[in-house]
Amino acid sequence: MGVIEKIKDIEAEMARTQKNKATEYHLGLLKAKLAKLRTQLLEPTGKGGGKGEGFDVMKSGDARVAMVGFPSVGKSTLLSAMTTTESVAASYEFTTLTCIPGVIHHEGANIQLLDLPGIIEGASQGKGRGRQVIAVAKTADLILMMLDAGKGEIQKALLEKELDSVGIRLNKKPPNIYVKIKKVGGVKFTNTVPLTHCSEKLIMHIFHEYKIFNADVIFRDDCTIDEFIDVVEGNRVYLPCLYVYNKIDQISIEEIDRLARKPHHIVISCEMNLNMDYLLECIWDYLALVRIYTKKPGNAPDLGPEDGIILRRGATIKYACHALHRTLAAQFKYAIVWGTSTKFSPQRVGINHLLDHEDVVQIIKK
Ligand SMILES: Nc1nc2c(ncn2[C@@H]2O[C@H](COP(=O)(O)OP(=O)(O)OP(=O)(O)O)[C@@H](O)[C@H]2O)c(=O)[nH]1
Ligand SMILES: [K+]
Ligand SMILES: [Mg+2]
Repeated sequence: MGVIEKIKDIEAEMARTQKNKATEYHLGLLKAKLAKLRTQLLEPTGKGGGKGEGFDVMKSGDARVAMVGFPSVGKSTLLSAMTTTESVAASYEFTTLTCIPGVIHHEGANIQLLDLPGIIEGASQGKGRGRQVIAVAKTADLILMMLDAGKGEIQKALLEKELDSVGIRLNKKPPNIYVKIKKVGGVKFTNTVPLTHCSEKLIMHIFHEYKIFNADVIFRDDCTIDEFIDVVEGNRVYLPCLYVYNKIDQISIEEIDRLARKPHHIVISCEMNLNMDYLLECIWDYLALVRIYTKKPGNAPDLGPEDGIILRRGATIKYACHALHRTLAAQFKYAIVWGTSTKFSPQRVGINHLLDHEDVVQIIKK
């Protein structure tokens, strides 16, 4: 029996099995079996795996954004609208067959935007070019899930299921569970909060399925058994996602309003050029990039359109040093910062000072 049939069998068994106290362990076990099979399916040696022709696009720029969506939702139209790259758009499905990169220039950053073939239900099991698309999506810093506003939320639910089944978790933090596999000593289980979804017994049961007999486990949150399996599998990808509803020129104002109010949702029309500036703002915000300007002693800061360095939110002066020059951090004495990250402007700070977007930094060497 092939892996896909095995997955189907387990899914059918899970659907048949009533959820209650008596079946809890059996269902947990099935979930673990399912997770293992899906991992197997995604291994590069597996049937239909590998990168695929036209999909190994080099990462470039400061961040990568990948568009995933059903055919003909307007992915290529969006790429052509936001970048100087032209990607063929047409009214028939599967117009795009490979990965097409473009570059968005914004706030001095180069953001790589990837147009991809449309994916459909069953993509994770190799339908269409689904596996290749998903492999590229996993390498992105942000997913733009492109949806047809006229088709409601059906597309969203189907795609979320596809991505979830290959270990892509959208807008979620990694579960706060510590697992360390050991050679001896048995399983040591600790929970720092009361657990309402899992018990020590259930966790032992799952470990058994993975043939793990020695490990330290600390639950720091009231996590579910699915989250525990995610941590044990260890290959999950946690990505921010914007749900982009395109073609709002075709739906009512009430429906636009309803969609736009949901979390992580944004409504646009590529063709009518509606809300495109806001989409760019959201992309920037979700990528969590910051632009830091530098200033040489005695000179005015360099504030030109191409100036500055691009870092991630949460970056300190140390990161800025590394981005500027390999040896700068070692020679660092102190820095002077103008901007919103300090109480006074300018202010003298140390190497671990947290930077804000648009701060100006002057580094003083030893
Ligand atoms: N009404 C309307 N049509 C749009 C809009 N954006 C794109 N379209 C049309 O939708 C059709 C599909 O657009 P594409 O850009 O080819 O869609 P795609 O998602 O790249 O499609 P595949 O490559 O086949 O997956 C084209 O006929 C576009 O002109 C929009 O905002 N409003
Ligand atoms: K199309
Ligand atoms: Mg296309």
